[in-house]
Amino acid sequence: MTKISGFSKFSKDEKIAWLTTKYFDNAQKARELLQLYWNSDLKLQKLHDEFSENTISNFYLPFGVAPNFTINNKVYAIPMTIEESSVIAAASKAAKFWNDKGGFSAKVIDTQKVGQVHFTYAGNFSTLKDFFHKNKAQLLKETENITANMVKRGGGILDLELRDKTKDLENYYQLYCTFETLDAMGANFINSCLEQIASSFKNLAIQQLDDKKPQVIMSILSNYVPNCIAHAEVSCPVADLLDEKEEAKLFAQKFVEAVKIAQIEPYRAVTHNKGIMNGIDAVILATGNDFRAVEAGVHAYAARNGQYSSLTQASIENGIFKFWIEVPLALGTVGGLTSLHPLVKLALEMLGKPSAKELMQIVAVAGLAQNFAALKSLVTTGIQEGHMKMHLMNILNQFQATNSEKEKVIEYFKSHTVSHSSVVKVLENIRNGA
Ligand SMILES: CC(C)(COP(=O)([O-])OP(=O)([O-])OC[C@H]1O[C@@H](n2cnc3c(N)ncnc32)[C@H](O)[C@@H]1OP(=O)([O-])[O-])[C@@H](O)C(=O)NCCC(=O)NCCSC(=O)C[C@@](C)(O)CC(=O)[O-]
Ligand SMILES: NC(=O)C1=CN([C@@H]2O[C@H](COP(=O)(O)OP(=O)(O)OC[C@H]3O[C@@H](n4cnc5c(N)ncnc54)[C@H](O)[C@@H]3O)[C@@H](O)[C@H]2O)C=CC1
Repeated sequence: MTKISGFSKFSKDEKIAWLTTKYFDNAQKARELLQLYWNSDLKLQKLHDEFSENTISNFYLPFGVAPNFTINNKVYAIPMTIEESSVIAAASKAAKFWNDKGGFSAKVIDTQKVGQVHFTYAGNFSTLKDFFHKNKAQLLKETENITANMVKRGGGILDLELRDKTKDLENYYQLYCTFETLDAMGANFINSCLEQIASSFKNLAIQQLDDKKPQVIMSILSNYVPNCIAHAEVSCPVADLLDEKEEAKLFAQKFVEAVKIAQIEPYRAVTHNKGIMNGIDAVILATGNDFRAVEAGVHAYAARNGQYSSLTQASIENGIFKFWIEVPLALGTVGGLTSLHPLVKLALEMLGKPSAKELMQIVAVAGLAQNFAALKSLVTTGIQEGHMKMHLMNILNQFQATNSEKEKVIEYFKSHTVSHSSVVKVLENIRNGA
């Protein structure tokens, strides 16, 4: 292992020279590969270099599109950034399936974000409570420089509460703050407000509290946003689900049962929700949003009742099949990367420059569509048939198949089931002239 001090101060070329000579058998080859992924437009490359730190190259992910999504009677082509085969095909197929059944309907239930100033206090709670209530207006007033523009737009700080958490951790309290950040995800805005509140809180405590002073531990937004929720759903008569009536009935029953299993069985729920996140993450990435924040918040929400469970629900009532999702999504269509990354700008334009609320609905629909496609496959053909059909190209590329080999293998698997070993065998046979 090689250690270095001052690496961050090196130029990009120096970083690459150091790295490739220390860590690679063939430094020249490694450098060439990194350079192969540089953009020839120097300005564009510099933009990407500056998104994060110690950048040495770009890492491509496929940028695709799932067309034909009817959401609240508007038709969208949804941009999706994802490396996994069959996800975009599945979303597209689900979109097409629901098109002639009225499409998807979606709404935003709430948009409240949360942030906390975490602190300890060894004194009397009633003293602290009095101090907080006496100073609450002042604490909020001192954030006005930061919140002025957000307030003008109709957002800002919604409320500030003192929360006693000493039952869970000795001397632990919070200033629990709720926010409306409109079209911004709001992390930076919220953190700036919280740090100001914490600083005012400390100063006022020094002036007004006697011997026992609160000790601020940290001030940070929460990525758990159970009150920032989008709802999406589809429904249709059971008989419309498949061409044949009895098959449609069986399909609907198995589908609802599959969702119920994911509601009560965490092993299944995690995979079920992973399928939902295939759709959600792909749109989050394409629109330059923070997928780590969304992932963390979604999974916490899925466990909100004490056991990890399905994010979707399904029912059959009076012959109507209904399938829906409720999902926490703190998204932005301004701020972050949204106006910086050219492909993110393009993705947002493709969606008709949505507000954050509209984007929440689109993302929830993408998650629901993905889950519909996966469950439809799971309770009928099994997942491998469609997934491996799409994965075929990855296997062929892994074995450096030529175009003519690819054509032959694809033709063969039009009438055979794809598996890794069967692809390898067919390719071997072609190469051996069999
Ligand atoms: C894979 C399909 C769509 C094939 O389905 P198919 O019936 O073979 O597709 P098709 O060739 O008849 O085409 C029908 C439509 O599907 C779409 N489609 C079809 N092929 C393509 C393609 N190449 N590129 C783009 N779109 C495609 C497209 O919309 C197309 O319409 P068209 O464009 O022709 O008018 C289907 O089998 C399916 O939906 N499977 C589910 C796949 C899936 O969920 N993949 C996710 C990865 S597995 C996983 O990670 C999660 C999981 C499954 O574990 C979650 C869970 O357990 O719940
Ligand atoms: N735990 C987490 O999730 C953390 C995430 N982050 C990062 O923070 C970034 C997001 O923070 P933001 O504050 O959203 O971005 P940002 O710092 O780019 O600010 C967006 C700003 O846009 C302005 N704005 C213009 N028009 C607006 C409108 N219509 N509605 C709302 N605001 C409008 C506001 O001044 C707002 O503060 C992401 O890149 C995220 O990865 C940063 C720290 C922690």
